[in-house]
Amino acid sequence: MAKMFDVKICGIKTQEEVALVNRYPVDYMGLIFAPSKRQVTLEKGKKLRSMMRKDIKVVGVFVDATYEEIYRAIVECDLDVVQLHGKETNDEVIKIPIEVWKSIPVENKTSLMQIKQYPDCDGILLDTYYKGSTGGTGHSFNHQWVNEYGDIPKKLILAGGLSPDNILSVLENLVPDVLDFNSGLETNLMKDPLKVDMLFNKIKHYEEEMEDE
Ligand SMILES: O=C(O)c1ccccc1N[C@@H]1O[C@H](COP(=O)(O)O)[C@@H](O)[C@H]1O
Repeated sequence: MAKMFDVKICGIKTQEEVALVNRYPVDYMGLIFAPSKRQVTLEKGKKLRSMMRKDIKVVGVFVDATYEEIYRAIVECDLDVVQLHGKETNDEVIKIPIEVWKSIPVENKTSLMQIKQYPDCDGILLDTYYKGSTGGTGHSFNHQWVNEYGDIPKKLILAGGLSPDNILSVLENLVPDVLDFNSGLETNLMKDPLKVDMLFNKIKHYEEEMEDE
């Protein structure tokens, strides 16, 4: 059976977290270079990248960084994808020489109209709008708005408060190209082995059920 969606685990910041995530069928790991509780330096990102399983693609997360900062991270940490989480424009997206995902902060149905401002990005990442924060808040939005919006002619990455507790009800409503997990897999800001295991058990059962239907 063809794979229904990819899985990204973001906010990786320690060697222990890389070793944990390497044991699961993960497609992307995310390194946050923006100011955050999960921020890593280029040096740390490079080290963590070298420990990741070779088939896993690495996503660098930035908030209103300069082109030079992004380019340096692409080269030093051998990034596969750049995720832009700030007020970057389509003109900035075009310049980036690798795959780019632009995050859209979703506050209400009309927030989704912003997708049209990014004709040149490869992926649209939908995350929950949260006043005073750029990401990693653990809050979800109403996924029904995405179905009502209609076709999104890009890779669709769904983020915002996804966790082992809500993943099955999320998938009842919406099956994106990539499911993006971050704070929902943490305890005390560290990826929690029990939560990660619970997530992949649920995904496995979901895929088996879909195969039987
Ligand atoms: O996680 C962060 O600290 C962060 C900081 C700045 C920009 C983005 C950040 N994380 C991204 O936010 C979404 C949703 O995360 P969550 O599941 O709600 O915790 C995800 O794409 C992270 O990559």
